[in-house]
Amino acid sequence: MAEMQDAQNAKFQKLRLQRFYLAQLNYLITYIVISVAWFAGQYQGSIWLMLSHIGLGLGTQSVFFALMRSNWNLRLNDPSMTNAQIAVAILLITYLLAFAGPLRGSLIMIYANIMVFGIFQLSRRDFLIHSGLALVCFGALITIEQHYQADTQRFTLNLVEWFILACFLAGLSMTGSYIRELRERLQQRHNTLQAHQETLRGMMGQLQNLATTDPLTGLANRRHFIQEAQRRMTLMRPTQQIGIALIDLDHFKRINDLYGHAAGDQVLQGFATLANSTLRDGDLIARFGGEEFVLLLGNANENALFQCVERLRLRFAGQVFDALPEGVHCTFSAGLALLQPEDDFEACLNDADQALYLAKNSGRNRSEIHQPSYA
Ligand SMILES: Nc1nc2c(ncn2[C@@H]2O[C@H](COP(=O)(O)OP(=O)(O)OP(=O)(O)O)[C@@H](O)[C@H]2O)c(=O)[nH]1
Repeated sequence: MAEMQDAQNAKFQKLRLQRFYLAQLNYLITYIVISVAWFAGQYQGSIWLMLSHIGLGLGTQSVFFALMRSNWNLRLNDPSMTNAQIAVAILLITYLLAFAGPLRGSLIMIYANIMVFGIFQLSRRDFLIHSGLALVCFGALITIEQHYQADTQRFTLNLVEWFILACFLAGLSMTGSYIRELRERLQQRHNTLQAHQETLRGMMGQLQNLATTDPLTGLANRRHFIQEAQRRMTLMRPTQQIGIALIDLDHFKRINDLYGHAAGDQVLQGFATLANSTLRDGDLIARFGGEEFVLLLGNANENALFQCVERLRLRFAGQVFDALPEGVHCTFSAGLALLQPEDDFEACLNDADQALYLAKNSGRNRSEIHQPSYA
């Protein structure tokens, strides 16, 4: 869970950095514009003043970069620092416009360009606040200028520029917040789809479980056993053998008849629990049907298979069941066969069945291994 959260954070942090680099490209373009203006003699200040714009840009952006690279921004409510970055950019542009002279009219739209960066992040309120900040900054600039220069014609032009800027920013705020709403709606749909996917995955898991498990004992069912056995056969090494044991509870009809079907069910469940606790991880036990079970031992030889089934048989014979009167025990008989890579699986099951038949006929409560001479 924590790892998933870390991966998610890293992904978002990467996106934030990408957006930051894109903003730096815009800063770079602005630096070029300032330099060109200076070379063309349109910048109204010394070279040091002109360089101070670039210096301030680089300085403030280095701080944002350091905050992101050190992951310090993750401590903030808004780790993208969009509001702070936009506010800083507005202040820097206002400082630039103060010396832009006749170029101011064309450079003023950089305010709008800055806002575009907030389109996916900023709420309508944020957009209005930043638009307000830009208008206040630009308004203060032209008011101070008018105070010191008292040029009415130029002040009128500045006021018209301020008005045009206000109109554009209002339009941008509406569009921006609409785009953000759309994005949120898309995000919601995405979340709903993901939740549906999770539910479907859970249901698929349940269906898979139902299709492969015997409901009474919780063991694998016949279909799953056969599929799994055939899959394991395809993975067998040439010298490897798989052990198969067909296990059939003895006189089980009597248990049902004498103590009831529920008692019979308890015995079947008890056998399943015992088998699960007796067998090793790679072994597979399944309910083949009724009171018949089948066991698969990977990488077995005759001796190992026999020992394993005998261990289970002796434990089962000693098992006490609440539903049965004291002293009443259940037993099983088992038919064992070994499966080689080149063998036919159905034929092997048949061999085990013949061995089981022999075990039943030899008095029950015993294991018999199939001998080729039976055939
Ligand atoms: N309680 C219960 N009994 C079941 C279930 N499935 C099958 N049986 C019973 O298992 C019994 C199997 O009886 P038989 O096939 O005659 O075999 P048996 O009495 O065990 O005799 P042998 O196999 O010859 O030792 C039948 O009475 C079935 O009704 C089940 O899910 N629950």
